Amino acid sequence: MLKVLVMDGVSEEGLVPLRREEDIEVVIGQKMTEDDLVQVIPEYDALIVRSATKVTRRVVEAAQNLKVIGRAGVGVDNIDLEAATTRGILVVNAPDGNTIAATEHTIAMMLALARNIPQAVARLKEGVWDKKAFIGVELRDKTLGIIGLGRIGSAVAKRAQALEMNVIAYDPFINEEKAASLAVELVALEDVYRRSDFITVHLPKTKESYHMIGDEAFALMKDGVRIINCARGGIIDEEALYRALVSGKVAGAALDVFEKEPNTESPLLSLPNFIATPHLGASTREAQLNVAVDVSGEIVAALRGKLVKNTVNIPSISPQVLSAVRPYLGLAEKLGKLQAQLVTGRIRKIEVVYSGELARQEVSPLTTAVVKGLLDPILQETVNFVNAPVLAKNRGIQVFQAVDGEAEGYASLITVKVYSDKAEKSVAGTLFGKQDPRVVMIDGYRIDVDPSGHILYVPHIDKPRIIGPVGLLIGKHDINIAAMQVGRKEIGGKAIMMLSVDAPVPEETLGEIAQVDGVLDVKMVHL
Ligand SMILES: NC(=O)C1=CN([C@@H]2O[C@H](COP(=O)(O)OP(=O)(O)OC[C@H]3O[C@@H](n4cnc5c(N)ncnc54)[C@H](O)[C@@H]3O)[C@@H](O)[C@H]2O)C=CC1
Ligand SMILES: O=C(O)CCC(=O)C(=O)O
Repeated sequence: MLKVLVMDGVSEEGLVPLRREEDIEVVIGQKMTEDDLVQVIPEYDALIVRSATKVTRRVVEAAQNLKVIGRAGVGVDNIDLEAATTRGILVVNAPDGNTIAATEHTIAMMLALARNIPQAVARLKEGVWDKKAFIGVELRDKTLGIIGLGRIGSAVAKRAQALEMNVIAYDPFINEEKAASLAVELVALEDVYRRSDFITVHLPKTKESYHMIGDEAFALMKDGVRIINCARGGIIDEEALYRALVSGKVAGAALDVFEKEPNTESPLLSLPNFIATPHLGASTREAQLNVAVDVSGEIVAALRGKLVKNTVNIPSISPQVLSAVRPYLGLAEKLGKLQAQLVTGRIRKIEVVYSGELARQEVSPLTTAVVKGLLDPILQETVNFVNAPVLAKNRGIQVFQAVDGEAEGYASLITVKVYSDKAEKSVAGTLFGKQDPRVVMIDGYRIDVDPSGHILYVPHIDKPRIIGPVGLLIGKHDINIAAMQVGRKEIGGKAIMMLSVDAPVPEETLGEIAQVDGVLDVKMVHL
């Protein structure tokens, strides 16, 4: 029997696709602490959550049979994607089923804000018939600025146009044609701030969007602007919002989501021009049924090794195909990360060459993993397996994949070549014993380095009195050297030294190492 744990009150009605499978047992879980989940997770093959259950690294690492994690909804910020990817566990979501619910909630919040409906209801229930205190504004002819013109942003745009609003939007990842088809004017972020009477955000919480609306953004906005967030807590800096609401810069704000949830303590809740709902955007019967049906279908497909549509962390290929390359995903990502920190200049081209046994596999997920690893340290935004190829393309980076039978004596080898406007660099890695990642070559120099933790990379001239002085300089700062590798091609030629250290070597020491006679360069790499 395959076992699926369903958390967070996912709609029972929507679990039909799972329940009709005879060899799948569905277990409805009650609210659990992280420790409880760590205890029970080893027995499950699949896990379904909404937003309450946090699928942390500890939970993922405790899982022994887990093949897929399903999110009955859109946002996967409660799931440690990196941990899941490293373990080769698919993460799938149900992005379409709650679009209308979240859209209608946004429109409801905008109207409630404009007409002070929650405040007026509360006053009436206190027994006060107060008409003067609640003069509102109309939406017609007002400008609505949408940040994030994806599924929900687009649906909000349509409805706002029906209310005769002028709609402008900022979304760096959509093109002019899509905006034109929606009759929405695509503008710069600053213009959304400067021109809008109402601003609504519909984007994921990423490194880039975290606190994107703070003091600086508020300063650019019109006096009396009204703000809505039915996307993710943390996109708006709540302390800055508090200040802007108190000063009157922002006339009103409506939040469905908070940086910390559940939240009944926020100082915002004491302000008369602030309204909120407890993350109800997706809470309609229709949406909950839709997302449960969608995610259940995806879980069945994933467990049966069939094609899965909405994978978040790994390209949408069948788990059978994936299982052949799964052990190499972590290595591929590390090779990309290593290249990001070694190469200098603007990256133009990435070439990933697969040799040995890997040359016979479907390796495109590994190429995506390399690109993800390479872009992650460079870009501010979250790079995942879905957006990595698009982000590379948008930045003018060409990605090529090739196979080559010759694996330099290893069972399989992944070689990542990066071409920048200044240099060309090649790193290669393999797995020892099927799961132990190793970097075995840098620019043709043979080494054997565990790609984890802090590594000092020191190309130098192969001659005496280099390794000793470098070691002494590191020791001077009480930093322990865990392992050391030197690779050279010929005596007295160029060589490279890789030192795994227990702590990052300070900048000042890196400068001292660079001064050692014969040292050509020095870089601190964090993997
Ligand atoms: N309150 C609730 O219960 C619900 C909240 N949500 C949340 O709403 C948000 C939007 O969901 P969807 O429209 O389905 O997602 P989507 O993926 O269709 O759209 C997101 C859009 O944001 C854009 N974007 C990403 N980073 C951006 C940035 N830095 N600046 C501007 N735009 C950026 C993307 O290009 C994309 O077009 C998500 O955060 C989701 O988790 C979704 C459903 C229910
Ligand atoms: O499941 C829920 O109630 C929240 C939905 C949500 O926030 C999402 O789909 O991103």
